[in-house]
Amino acid sequence: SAAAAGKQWSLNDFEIGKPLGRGKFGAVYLAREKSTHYIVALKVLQKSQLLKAGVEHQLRREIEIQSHLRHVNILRLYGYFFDNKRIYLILEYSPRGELYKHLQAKGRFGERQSAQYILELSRALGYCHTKHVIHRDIKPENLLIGHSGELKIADFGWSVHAPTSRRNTLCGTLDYLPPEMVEGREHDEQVDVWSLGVLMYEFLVGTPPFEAEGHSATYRRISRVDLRFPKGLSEDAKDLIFKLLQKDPRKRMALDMIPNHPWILRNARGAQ
Ligand SMILES: Cn1ncc2ncnc(NCCc3cnc(NC(=O)Nc4cccc(C(F)(F)F)c4)s3)c21
Repeated sequence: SAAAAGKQWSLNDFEIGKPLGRGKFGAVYLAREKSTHYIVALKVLQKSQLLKAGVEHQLRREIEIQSHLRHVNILRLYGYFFDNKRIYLILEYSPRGELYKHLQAKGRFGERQSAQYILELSRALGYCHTKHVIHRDIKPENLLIGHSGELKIADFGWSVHAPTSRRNTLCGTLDYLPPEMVEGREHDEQVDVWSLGVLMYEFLVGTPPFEAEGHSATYRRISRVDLRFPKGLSEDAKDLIFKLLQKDPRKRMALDMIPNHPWILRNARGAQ
């Protein structure tokens, strides 16, 4: 709310509940704002670790970018505060937790669940792109599920305004990155369209398309778009994945065309 945005928050305003998850830079807790009993998620980041990793500018950018985004499929960042050792992010609480845990538990999602998530993701990313915001880190670990089962994109720690070229070294998995990013070239909003294709494949198959042993093997498979479909994928699913995983960013399917694709129309509710 507007009031929340302006107010100076402190830890004393919250009762801290159970841990919701652990990240590289800190943990997330369920929390309740004392005066309103409003439930939030509180991410606690250690200043020393952020400084050591040289990512404090990315955090400032995340807070700036997130404060202007309002969409049902984007997790809200209501505000932040800090004390001498830590920075706290006041986040929308997503009751059904992390999508990757549901994917791990089920192995893979059916066509209807996958199409619903891809449709919601295309709407959230389309909204970001109208503001020239690219997320750049779309992967199952950064997706949460709301109380009605709706998908929420979280963690804009790698988001930027397009176009851009990366300065920080990539760490973690390359699986969701497009050729232009793994090759260190300039990139724009189309990187998120590529990641959507990687996610769609992983939702339906259970593993990302270019998975390999080690960075260099994964790099090679991404750069060559070494895409192999297992048996059992429907033709229209393969068609949409192929249209998203194009090496040339200009050839990738436009996000606003996704709701009209036959696979989405056949499987997702709410597609026009
Ligand atoms: C697990 N879980 N279960 C339910 C639930 N409900 C809400 N949230 C959860 N989890 C938190 C999800 C996040 C949202 N935004 C984030 N943002 C971030 O972590 N930013 C960030 C961190 C470290 C460094 C940098 C920097 F500097 F590199 F930019 C940026 S994390 C929940």
